[in-house]
Amino acid sequence: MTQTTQHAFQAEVQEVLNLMIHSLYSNKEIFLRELVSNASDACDKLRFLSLQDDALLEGDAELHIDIAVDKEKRLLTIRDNGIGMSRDEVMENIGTIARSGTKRFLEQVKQGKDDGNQLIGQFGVGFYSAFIVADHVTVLTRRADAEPGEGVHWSSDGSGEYSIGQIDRPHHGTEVILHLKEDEDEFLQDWTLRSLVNRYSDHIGFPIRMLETPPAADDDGEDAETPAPEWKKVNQASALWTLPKGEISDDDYRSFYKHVSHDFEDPRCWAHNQVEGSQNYTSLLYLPSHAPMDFMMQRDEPRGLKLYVKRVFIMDAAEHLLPNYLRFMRGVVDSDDLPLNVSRELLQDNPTVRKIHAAVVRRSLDLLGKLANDDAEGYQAFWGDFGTVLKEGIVEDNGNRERIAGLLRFTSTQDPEAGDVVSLADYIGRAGDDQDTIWYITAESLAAAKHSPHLEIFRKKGIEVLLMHDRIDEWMMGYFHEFEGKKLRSVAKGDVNLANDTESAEGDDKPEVSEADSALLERMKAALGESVQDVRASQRLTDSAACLVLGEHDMAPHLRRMLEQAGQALPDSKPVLEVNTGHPLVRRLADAGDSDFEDWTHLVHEQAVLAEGGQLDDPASFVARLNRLILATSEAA
Ligand SMILES: Nc1ncnc2c1ncn2[C@@H]1O[C@H](COP(=O)(O)OP(=O)(O)OP(=O)(O)O)[C@@H](O)[C@H]1O
Repeated sequence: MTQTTQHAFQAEVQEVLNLMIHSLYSNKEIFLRELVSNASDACDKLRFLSLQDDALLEGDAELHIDIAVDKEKRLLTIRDNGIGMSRDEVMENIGTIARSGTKRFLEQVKQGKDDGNQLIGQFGVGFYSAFIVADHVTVLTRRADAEPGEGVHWSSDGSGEYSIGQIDRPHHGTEVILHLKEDEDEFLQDWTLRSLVNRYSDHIGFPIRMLETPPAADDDGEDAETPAPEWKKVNQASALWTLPKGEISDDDYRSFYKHVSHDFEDPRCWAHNQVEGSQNYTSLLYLPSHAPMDFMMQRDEPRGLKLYVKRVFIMDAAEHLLPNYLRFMRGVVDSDDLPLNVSRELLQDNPTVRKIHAAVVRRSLDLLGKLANDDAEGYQAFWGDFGTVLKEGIVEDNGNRERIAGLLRFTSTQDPEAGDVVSLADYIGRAGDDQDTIWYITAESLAAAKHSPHLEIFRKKGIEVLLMHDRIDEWMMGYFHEFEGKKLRSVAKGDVNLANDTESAEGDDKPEVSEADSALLERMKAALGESVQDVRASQRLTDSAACLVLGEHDMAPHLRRMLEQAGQALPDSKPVLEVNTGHPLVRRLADAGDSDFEDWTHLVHEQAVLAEGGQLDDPASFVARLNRLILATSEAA
């Protein structure tokens, strides 16, 4: 070996290592899955590159992963003949540079009560899990396109530093040698290792081999030789998705999911489809049980499915196979129709990919629909984790809007405490045939939605209203106007005519406005000037004095505020002030003298702004006005 150099681990890497070394993991054995998974990825990469240049295989086309044990020295070795790493790659991948995942992993562990156990692997810290069971780790590796003299030796005990040097390494690929801690003897046992491979890595696409001593041919001869151990395959080594469905057990599906997704938990459900005909492809789609801790941050991060072509791994996170709003799905697509040299650019505009994409969407929505039907509790859990993401589909996927809409769940006035449990089908079922509108309100919070004055008439008439309080809802509803022939309308926008929505035909519900009230409304409008578009008598209010109503296509105030805060310039739009002419405050206003009239009118308007969660343009004037009126009222009393 040429001279080795010492390097300090990057601080965050060291923190991860400390966690591995000092925390008590209930599931130590996952280190083997992580290392075998890395080895399998390395074999995948080499197989892919060798399609262009088979010299990279250096005459060794049988890609495989070996697990070897040296009981005396307490060594466990995981060796692959995959792509290998250069010195720079070793430093980058397992040493100096903290990858974004490492940082986030730590943040999540620090924030949560989780000891990190569930998180390993989700954040690209898989390799470091070796230090859960090892007090010293050595990596010997050489890239398949490097000279034999350019091998790399890396070693560390996980505390502060690692050493790196150059070695001769006749064969490409990587060898990870774990020196096991004193109390980790079980991982030196042949049967433990076999059963772990069996459990976690049975269906990765490459043979995992262990040494096996064949039985002696004949043991009665004195000098019968003990046969030499031979490398024997200990896993199925058949890509799971290629097997007939009848031959795959649920446990097989679950363990393969863990390999594909690096998730520690079982998947919630899956769909496996083998399509033959004008198109030939297989998809194996999984719905995770829970969102990864940092899931919502991942909108711009790699997403998608693993793409294989004719059983050859082509790429991770093939985003063209999966729309953004299904980015929580995991899995594999294997196509017989794509060329092996397909690139990301080629995928972008490829008719075969478009068809697979459409089918993946269909299958994913089917899977969710089935979950909703068969397992209400499971579906609620899914909705809690990924519902907001699925809603993006209403905007992004016109063609599947109705299907996605069927999967949405809302809170409603029926039982606001029950949470998001109401489907549109539930709503329609309860509403009855007479009601031709699905009513909803969007607001900044559930409390704001629940207490909105806009709901008053709906409460009085017993009409259910969906209470939408997710940030995305107002944006979503801008694209979503009809479901199964029923209109979707906001209770806070446009005219409300409930004549068609109640069994008791009450005419067109237009309030009788006396001449005196008309004059009052005109006066109020004049007093409010530019702040409102109009002042009119309300059909919505039964208890409150006033509320603000938007035009049918106007943006809800909370979304407007959010966008304005983000610096977006929006066209001006003014609300209408609707007034409950029977309300005592309004009656009081009618009796007010000229000097008080303006104050009372502004107060009614300002109340309406506050009631929908808005901010006053001039809070100080509001306070002064309020005080004037309180004092005047108490003096009069
Ligand atoms: N056996 C190996 N052969 C070649 N490269 C490897 C091998 N093991 C690890 N690496 C490299 O080191 C990187 C870091 O590995 P690590 O297991 O920590 O994270 P990861 O596999 O990228 O992420 P995740 O575990 O979330 O999939 C890998 O991405 C790969 O580039």
